[in-house]
Amino acid sequence: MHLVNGEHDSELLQAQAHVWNHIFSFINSMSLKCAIQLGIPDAIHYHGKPMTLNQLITALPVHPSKTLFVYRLMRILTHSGFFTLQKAHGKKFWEYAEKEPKVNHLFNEAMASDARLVTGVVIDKCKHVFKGLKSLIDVGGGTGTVAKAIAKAFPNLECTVYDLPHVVADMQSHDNLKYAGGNMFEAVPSADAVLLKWILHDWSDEECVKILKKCKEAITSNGKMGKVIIIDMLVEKKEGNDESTETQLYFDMLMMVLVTGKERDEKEWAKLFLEAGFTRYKINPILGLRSLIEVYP
Ligand SMILES: C[S@@+](CC[C@H](N)C(=O)[O-])C[C@H]1O[C@@H](n2cnc3c(N)ncnc32)[C@H](O)[C@@H]1O
Ligand SMILES: O=c1cc(-c2ccc(O)cc2)oc2c(O)c(O)ccc12
Repeated sequence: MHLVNGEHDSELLQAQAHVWNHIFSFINSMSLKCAIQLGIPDAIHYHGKPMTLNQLITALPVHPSKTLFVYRLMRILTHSGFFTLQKAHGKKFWEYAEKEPKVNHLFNEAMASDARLVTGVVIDKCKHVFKGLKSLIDVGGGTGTVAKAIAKAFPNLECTVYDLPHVVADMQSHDNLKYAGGNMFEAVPSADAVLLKWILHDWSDEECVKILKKCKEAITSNGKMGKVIIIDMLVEKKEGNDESTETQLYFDMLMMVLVTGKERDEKEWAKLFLEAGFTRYKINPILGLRSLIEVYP
């Protein structure tokens, strides 16, 4: 039996968002602290009337390479009601995880815990996504919770978990589940499909295009026409104080501070796909805040 099924899916996913909002609620106060240290309230006050984001950025002591972050900081502070709209790190995190076994273990456990919840729903609601596939690479698949469940549900599908060598070092391959260590910026093993769950939100647009191009090579080598399956957030602008929007804003800040990533709306996703050489995509909005997106060459 899956952890979630039928009518309970949306209730559980909603509860997950609620818990996340409690876990990450400190981001509200940290964002406010950051705004005060940058002098944002003073800058707006001295301006004397509503100001555009560009005017605000010009008034702040912010390095030009960081100006885009101000937009995201203002977005969460607007959402939390401190401002109103004026009808208005590369690899460091992963290197840290590699050097600190406790952090590595804790992080992989957090990922595995989410993966258990999500995979049940994906296998239940999106069987068609895996139909006809002979091989699948779970790029950045961590310790393999997702791939293990998919391999069990589809015994004729060869599943490979591909992650950094220190993540998969102690993992044992068995039956139709294999582990391989490597760097997705250098190469992605060939397969009918590549799964990217919670990968692209860790990376900037330029980095995502590089990863997607490697995935495209993997699914089109030897004349194949496979697909990339993405599980990630799709930011939607909803009116009011919607709890899901709040969670997405927290995650967006988390990605900005911890790694070099961001949460993206559909337009931003489509731009990445196009730049990486893909021609079409299909969004399956089955996972509450997140969606399963099939992307085709
Ligand atoms: C946010 S976790 C997602 C884990 C898993 N896909 C899930 O959703 O449970 C990102 C994963 O990407 C892996 N990763 C980071 N940089 C990588 C690289 N250059 N090549 C391969 N995997 C990488 C990390 O080790 C980590 O397991
Ligand atoms: O640092 C994180 C933390 C999480 C996280 C923590 C607790 C949960 O119940 C779920 C997720 O997720 C992250 C993530 O997806 C990522 O790509 C980088 C960092 C983190």
